[in-house]
Amino acid sequence: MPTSIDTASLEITLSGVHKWYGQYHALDDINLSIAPREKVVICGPSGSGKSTLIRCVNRLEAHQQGRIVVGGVEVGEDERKVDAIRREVGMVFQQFNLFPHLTILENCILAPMWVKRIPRAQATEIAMDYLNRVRIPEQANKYPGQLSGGQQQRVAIARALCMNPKVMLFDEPTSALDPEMVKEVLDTMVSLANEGMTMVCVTHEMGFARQVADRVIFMDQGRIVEEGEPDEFFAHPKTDRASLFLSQLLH
Ligand SMILES: Nc1ncnc2c1ncn2[C@@H]1O[C@H](COP(=O)(O)OP(=O)(O)OP(=O)(O)O)[C@@H](O)[C@H]1O
Repeated sequence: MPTSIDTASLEITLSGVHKWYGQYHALDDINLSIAPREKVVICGPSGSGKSTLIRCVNRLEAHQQGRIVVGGVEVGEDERKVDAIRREVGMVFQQFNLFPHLTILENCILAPMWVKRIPRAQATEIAMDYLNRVRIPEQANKYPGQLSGGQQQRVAIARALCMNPKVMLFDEPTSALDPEMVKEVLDTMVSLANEGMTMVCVTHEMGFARQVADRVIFMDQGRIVEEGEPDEFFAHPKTDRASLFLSQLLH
């Protein structure tokens, strides 16, 4: 199996994936293929395994059984392969995870300089371009603590994009934000989707799912219980569990 990623047609495939935390069966036989440029939204009740699933894709969590292949490279114990995958797969977390002691610009140029060996001047140019695109170039020399939550999350998105990823994973990117800041982050994600980025988003933002998702995946108790196009899933959920979840979300 290769260590270099086929970025032109980067596909993500999970086959028969299982994950246990001790005795707890967190992922139970996950089978899923995500095509290049596809937008997938994963939803489901708390504790259903959504975060675990996307964290296994870039080996922030290790699965114990089954296969995960990203752009032709298998996710496993080989660190060179994991590094190759992480270079192509950006991730944005609920809690932003910016370095508090570095400025916004320094947060954005760190990985391109140290991981991709891009010279500082070029990394700065790339970072300023992305900070412009998320509409906060004027914050470049501030520290994360001086920004609102919505601004910090847009920095986190810009920082991930500075690595020129082929796929972006989002783990509940708006759930730590005040309501008035959710829209600015979702708008950034929508424009990214419109540019053709392959995206896997764990979110309960159903408006976003309707607007951009090609497919919604519903998880419960570590399993994919249901999947389908957003309009169909929201209007006619096939399982009682999905119906119950959606009705709770609406009330
Ligand atoms: N590091 C860990 N050690 C032990 N158990 C864990 C760990 N991480 C997650 N779990 C458990 O695995 C299950 C799935 O967690 P996960 O975070 O993937 O769910 P989730 O669907 O993303 O939930 P939420 O919507 O609340 O974030 C939960 O029961 C959780 O308590």
